[in-house]
Amino acid sequence: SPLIQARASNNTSYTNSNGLKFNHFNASLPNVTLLATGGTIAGTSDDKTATAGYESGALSITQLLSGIPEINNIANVAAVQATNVNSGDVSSSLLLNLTHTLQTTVCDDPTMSGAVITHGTDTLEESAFFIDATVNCGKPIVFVGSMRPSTAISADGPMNLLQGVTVAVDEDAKERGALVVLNDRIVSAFFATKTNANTVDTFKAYEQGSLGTIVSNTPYFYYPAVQPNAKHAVDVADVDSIPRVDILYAYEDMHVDSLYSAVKNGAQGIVIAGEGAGGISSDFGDAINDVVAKHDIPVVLSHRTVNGEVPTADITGGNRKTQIASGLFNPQQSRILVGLLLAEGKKVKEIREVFERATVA
Ligand SMILES: NC(=O)C[C@H](N)C(=O)O
Repeated sequence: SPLIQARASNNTSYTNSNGLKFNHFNASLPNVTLLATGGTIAGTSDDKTATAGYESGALSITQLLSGIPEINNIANVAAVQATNVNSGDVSSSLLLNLTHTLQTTVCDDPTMSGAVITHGTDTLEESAFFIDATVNCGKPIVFVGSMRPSTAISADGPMNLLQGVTVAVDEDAKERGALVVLNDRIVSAFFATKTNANTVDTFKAYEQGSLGTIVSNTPYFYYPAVQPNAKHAVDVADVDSIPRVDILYAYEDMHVDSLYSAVKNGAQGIVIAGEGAGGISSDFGDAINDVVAKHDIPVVLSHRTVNGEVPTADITGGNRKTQIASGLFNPQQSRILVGLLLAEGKKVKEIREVFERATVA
């Protein structure tokens, strides 16, 4: 509307008490911290038709924002370039930094409404699950990414970023945990997974569905705010590193060497992407019993299928008592959760109890 445009043109820059710099500041708009980490949303290619073989994390967040002036009508955005990488290079130490930054610049600052994190989509679900567990002040923390680089015809990044900022300042987005916003969908970070390696319509919570949708930049939530039953919030204020947890993929002829070498190389927890609902060979099951007896580490059985869950009943029989069923968590979510629980100082028994809250039977 003309009124909104008039407001945006009054913008001046402003630096707040946490040192966050707003390039366009309008006192009548809500404030958002934007932490940029790279990915395809910041990717470029010389070829406008390329949706593969482009460079991830090539544009700065300032360059990205300059192409979406509409954001200045929605919120004052303080953009921080946390890193600029392909998401395969995101580490737990970066995630701890993001958590600490979000705590001080968003949660503890009453002038901030929420946050947006731009992220490569490949590992976005891991980072979103981590932040969902570790940042819990009720303000919206919204992950966005894109599947097409910024230079592509019909690049999806600009609209996703605009929608992410809009959701981050939406009253209805509060108290829902971290959110993933891509392709007009709002999905709970706790359940979101990348379902397709290439298409723009990729982030979904298969069984739980999305929380809402966005049309003409207006978010609509289907239900009132609620948090998942199985959620375990973790306080990492005093944590400075996350213990190593390895994921092992199960298959016919899987060799027990992979388990022994993971432990020998320093893994303090193991997650297995099991066959079906946590299936493994009997040899591998014996090796797990051996490793748990010697090292007392958590071994979580998850599933290599895209969907589904591992019920406790499937792995408590006979000689499988040393293992923990992943319940609703896929291998990558299970790995994040085990790492956070170990960082909290939890022992195998307590880790099992957290996972049991996510198991149906
Ligand atoms: N669509 C993407 O963002 C993929 C990219 N390789 C990344 O995860 O950084």
